[in-house]
Amino acid sequence: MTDPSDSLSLAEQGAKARDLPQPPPLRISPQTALFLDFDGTLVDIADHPDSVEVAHSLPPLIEALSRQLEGRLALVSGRSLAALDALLGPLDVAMAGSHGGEFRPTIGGEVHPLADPIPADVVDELSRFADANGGLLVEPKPFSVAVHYRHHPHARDGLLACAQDIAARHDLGIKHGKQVVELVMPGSDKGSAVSRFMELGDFTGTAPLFVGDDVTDEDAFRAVGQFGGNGVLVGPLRQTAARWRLESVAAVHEWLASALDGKAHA
Ligand SMILES: O=P(O)(O)OC[C@H]1O[C@H](O[C@H]2O[C@H](CO)[C@@H](O)[C@H](O)[C@H]2O)[C@H](O)[C@@H](O)[C@@H]1O
Repeated sequence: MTDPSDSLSLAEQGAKARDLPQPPPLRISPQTALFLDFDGTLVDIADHPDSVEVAHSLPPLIEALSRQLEGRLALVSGRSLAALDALLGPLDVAMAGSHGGEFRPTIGGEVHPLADPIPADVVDELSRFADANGGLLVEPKPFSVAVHYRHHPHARDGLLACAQDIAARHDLGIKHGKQVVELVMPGSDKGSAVSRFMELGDFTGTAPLFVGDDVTDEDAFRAVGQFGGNGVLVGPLRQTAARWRLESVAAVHEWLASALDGKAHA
């Protein structure tokens, strides 16, 4: 079953639009900074958050690019940093997790919270909804909590209503990603994370690129625009603030790897 959150295609919205062009080849230059989303961008979407397949070539590719960019690369994900570390191994690259709630500019470095931790009673309340509706997957993170309805599509509207009610009572943000509804602490969004990275010496003065697939990446597409950069949408065309589009995760890998052609990977 197709869920609107999987692909808000322009065709579905009855809108007419020209496709976005492919991005130009990625160039390693002092003006280049690169922000990368994870799910749907670097790994294909899977049935369960733990089932994603990380290509063997991906961790060395990310590290090599980060080295070539002299640290001007960061992963910016809705996942927790712990989940990213578990999937990718200990990568020597900057990261923001939990939609920007967790901010770690260097590997092994201190995690700087951009928000307060999510209250435990919010997780409890969503867990009760999940249990009462067939056992939806609840994914608590330090600064957000995600409830996945991929295997329970009938629960989507009820989940959204429940999440909106909790968000209003606790003054939380709400994100509707790919068959997932998330409550986040105010201040947790990928645009804020990008802006925070752009204050760091390595990133300042660059024209940053953000590569992402989901509606939750739109904050980041707008943020890089404010620094003279551009967004790259991954997947089907939809309404977006991105300037360019790559068709698939495989196309992202190819585009990234081509920047290293002729350069040493190690
Ligand atoms: O910002 P991202 O790195 O794209 O993370 C967004 C969410 O990704 C994960 O959920 C999504 O991917 C799962 C695995 O493919 C899929 O089963 C799920 O339906 C998707 O919503 C992750 O579990 C979430 O915590 C992230 O916020």
